[in-house]
Amino acid sequence: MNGLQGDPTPDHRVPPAARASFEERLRTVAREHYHDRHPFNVRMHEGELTPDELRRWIRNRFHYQRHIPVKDALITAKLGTPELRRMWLRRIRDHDGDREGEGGIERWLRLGEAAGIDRALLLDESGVLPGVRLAVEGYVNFCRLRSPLEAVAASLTELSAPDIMRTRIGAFERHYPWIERDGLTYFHDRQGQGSRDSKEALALVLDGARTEADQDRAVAALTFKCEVLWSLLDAVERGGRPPAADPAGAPA
Ligand SMILES: O=C(O)c1cc(C(=O)O)c2c(n1)C(=O)C(=O)c1cc(C(=O)O)[nH]c1-2
Repeated sequence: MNGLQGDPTPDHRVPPAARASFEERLRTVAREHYHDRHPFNVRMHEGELTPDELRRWIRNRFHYQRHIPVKDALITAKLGTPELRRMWLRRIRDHDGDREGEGGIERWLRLGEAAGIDRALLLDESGVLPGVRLAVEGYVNFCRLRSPLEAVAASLTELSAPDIMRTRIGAFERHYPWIERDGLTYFHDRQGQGSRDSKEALALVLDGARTEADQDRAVAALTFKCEVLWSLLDAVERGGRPPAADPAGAPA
């Protein structure tokens, strides 16, 4: 079944052998452009971040986390079959939970508390840096405006996510013992969710990209997403203070 694309004209159809090289192109981008190589993540994994830097990362990454189900709702609305929508709805439930007090967003709030950040501070977003806001908005709008194939391909950074979760858990346990262990549940849970999600999304993209032009668009989408994650960390690394809130009310 192919839920992402219409049928191509026969002369544009990609031969089966090209599927393997397409998969390799995607895996190469997900490996070589991934944010595990960003200097901020390298310092995190080597235990070199100060408590303030780690807290800045947790506060700013929360802005990304809370927008994941928003972009997944935009993708769900583009999917053409009940089977595909059920599959993608599960991602929203992973983050939002089935009831109050459950789900990935709640677990990220607990990570914040384990690192000494009040949940009210995370929720009010006062620590979110402008570059982080832009990166997240870029990703959400990409999923809003592009084809389902490109939006699903952009999620394939998750091919590399389980590895970075493993590295991060080890680094937090070894180097940042002041963060309570209970706070790491988010990362533990994402290992299984990320490998399941990326496996499903990869199959959809491999089936859905029926022409060379589709394949190029999918690779470009994944490259863009790597840049989103990279830009987010650039902003966190630079730090600084977010602009003071506009008393008249800045856009949310
Ligand atoms: O901490 C990370 O390094 C990291 C990376 C990614 C990713 O690779 O996109 C995601 C997550 N975490 C994550 O927690 C998450 O829920 C998630 C969803 C998605 C996505 O694009 O659908 N990526 C990621």
